[in-house]
Amino acid sequence: MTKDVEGPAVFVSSDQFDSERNNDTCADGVLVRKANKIYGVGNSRCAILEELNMTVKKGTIYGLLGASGCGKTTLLNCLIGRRKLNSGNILVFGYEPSSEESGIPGPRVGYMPQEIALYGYFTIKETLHYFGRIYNLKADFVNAQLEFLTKLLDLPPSDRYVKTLSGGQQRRVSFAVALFHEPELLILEEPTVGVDPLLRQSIWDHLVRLSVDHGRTVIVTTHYIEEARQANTIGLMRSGRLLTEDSPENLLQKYALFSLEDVFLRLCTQDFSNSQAETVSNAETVGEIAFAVQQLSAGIVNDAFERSASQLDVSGTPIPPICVSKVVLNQGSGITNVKSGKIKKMGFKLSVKCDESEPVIHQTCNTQSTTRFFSRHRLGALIQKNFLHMFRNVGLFLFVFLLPANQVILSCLSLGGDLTSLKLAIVNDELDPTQDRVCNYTTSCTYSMFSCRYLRFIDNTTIIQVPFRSVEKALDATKRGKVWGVVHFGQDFTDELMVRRADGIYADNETIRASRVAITLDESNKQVSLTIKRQLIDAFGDFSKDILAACSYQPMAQSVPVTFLDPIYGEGKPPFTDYMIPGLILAIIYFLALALTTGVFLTERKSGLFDRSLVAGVQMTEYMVAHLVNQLIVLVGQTFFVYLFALIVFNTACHGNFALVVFLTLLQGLCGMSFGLLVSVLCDEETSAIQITLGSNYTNLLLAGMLWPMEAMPTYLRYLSNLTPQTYAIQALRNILGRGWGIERREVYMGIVTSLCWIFGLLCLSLIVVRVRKYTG
Ligand SMILES: Nc1ncnc2c1ncn2[C@@H]1O[C@H](COP(=O)(O)OP(=O)(O)OP(=O)(O)O)[C@@H](O)[C@H]1O
Repeated sequence: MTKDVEGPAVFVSSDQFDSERNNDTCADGVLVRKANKIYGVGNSRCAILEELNMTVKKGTIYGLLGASGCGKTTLLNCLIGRRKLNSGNILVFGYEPSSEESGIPGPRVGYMPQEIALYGYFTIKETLHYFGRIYNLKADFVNAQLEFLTKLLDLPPSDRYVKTLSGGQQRRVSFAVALFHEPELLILEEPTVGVDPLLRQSIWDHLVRLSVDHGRTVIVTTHYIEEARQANTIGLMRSGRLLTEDSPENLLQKYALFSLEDVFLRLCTQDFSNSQAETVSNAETVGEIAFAVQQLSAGIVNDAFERSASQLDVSGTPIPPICVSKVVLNQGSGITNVKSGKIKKMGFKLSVKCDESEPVIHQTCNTQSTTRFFSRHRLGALIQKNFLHMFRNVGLFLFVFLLPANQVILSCLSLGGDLTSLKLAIVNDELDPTQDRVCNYTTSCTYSMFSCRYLRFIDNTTIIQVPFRSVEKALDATKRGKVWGVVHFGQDFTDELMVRRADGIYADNETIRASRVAITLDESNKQVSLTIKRQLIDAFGDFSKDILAACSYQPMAQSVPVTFLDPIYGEGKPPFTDYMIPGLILAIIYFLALALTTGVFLTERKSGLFDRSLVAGVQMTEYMVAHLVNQLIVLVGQTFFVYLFALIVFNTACHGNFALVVFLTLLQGLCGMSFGLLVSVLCDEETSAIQITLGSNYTNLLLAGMLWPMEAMPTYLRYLSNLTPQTYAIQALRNILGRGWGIERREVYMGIVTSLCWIFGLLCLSLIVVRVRKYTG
């Protein structure tokens, strides 16, 4: 297979398309009749295409010209099946785009969108091989085409990464992607932008060769109106309508002008004059007429006109009549005349008597290449693409795999640990060195200096005792934030405590007051004050047992008669991390899957890559499955690292079935992925996607009982919290890890069931949104 750019065309088609090309019965090109397309819903509805008719003969080049915003891209998107008309008909090679037998979207069409729509982390070669796999082309063919197109389009070396190319070079690679599989229909949006004149000519020569020698049909939009002279037919479009459709020669002759630019200006002028007259004549009341005239005289006009109004010649020539659709249905022997309207086409094919614009439906021509619902080669290409994306981007790779583990490490180190070094002011009036009242460190049965003996049982790691001379000074230090509180012993603390013990229930108030350990705390920090209180009470229990034991009494005799026996689940003093970790792990896994999916899908959608792949024949389901495979592998990696640190390094308890733990974690990851998919099909902009993801995530964090037990919530909020995708799953994980419960328990299987329901619901909703947006977006 040789390609010669300079010499005569020796363009060789791939075998898979030759059979279709050679089939003479499939002679129709592209036919659009009474096409109406509206964007938006409700008050934001906006008509973009209005009763548009268009006829492109097979094997010709059609130049679609029109000002920015007139609806060219919208029309082309409808031709390739990416959008649906609100009314009217489109037939490409006799079939409605997106119908099962049309092969469009699919390999029959080559599409070059306005955006670059290429993967920056692919080399040029990898780019063509990716689309080659999508189209199921042999590697030899792809390599030969690469060589040929490199010469034709003057492409940089094929091992250059796309992201390192200039804008013009990237556009040429994008053009090569549209051309290289030799489709029957080429739809090219501004292929020659940023291309030098010589190369532009060579591109047009190639398009002419494709149409003349190989019968390919080409629809091309361009802002260089004059280069469209090389097209067989030109369609001049304005405000969603075709003003005219004819060969360049006929147009120049008909209007006796020298350039197509002038023809276009003339037609716009006529159209503008007509719409002026129509606006005024449609106004029914005097007020409306006055308003219409005022608007027109104020220059409120279509932006396409605005751009060229100054150059317009306002002499009038009637607009050529637009063809009206009237189709003849020919099924078996019966022939039926059908007015314009939706044609149900299964098993039928529409052909055009182009001069009469009368489409006729014949029996199906059976050579259409159908795009199968699911194909291994496309799936393989998508999976490979996803992995290349991840492994070529080191930052993303580390972020995705290690962030959850990193979060668990930080959480275990920073959350739920015991507080240390809390400064506490000690004012001990029992001490008086002048009277020989100093702290002794006896452990015998001696009834003296109980204050000192008690203070010895306070854990020095948790509390640092800071001696103060007076209560006033100690309180002042507390107010200034130097200490967390004041512990005060009265002058006769030991004696009064002995009296109180002896008196028992007959102790008077004065004795009780003088024998107390008076504590004043800074309660601004709940965790700190709780820790101090617990330490001081525990210390008193230990002190009391010590004295009783030293005096040969039963140590427990004076303790509070409330005893905590061995716990059924958990440890006596469970670390707070045991509570936090299940929620934390599921939240991180869920959120990262959500963020990753939203990021990947939204970026691909915005850059036009998603549309390009779909036009190449990739199915939405394949896209989702490929992402699912990729996401599952990422999730397995994340789960491994997360539990490695949580269970092995930080000793979080796991009393249940670890397989169940992993399963639930993966399900929550998939749940986040499904929500990410929904966000990415709902949002057009990153900012709105970020708002939804962050907003929903904070709601989850608060409502799903991640940070604080749900028992603390008001009752109505507890019911509401059941509606988050994580509430049941977090409870289930806590029950598996902490209580060792299995799937037979409602608390556990509800976590699995709700996760599955959320995944299913979110995926269905995403598919519905995709379908609805095809009509409204
Ligand atoms: N998804 C959408 N939702 C709402 N309006 C849209 C959408 N896509 C396009 N439009 C609007 O439809 C009109 C036609 O857009 P379209 O992209 O088809 O124009 P165009 O002729 O291709 O313009 P250009 O030459 O600048 O690409 C524009 O006013 C555009 O703002």
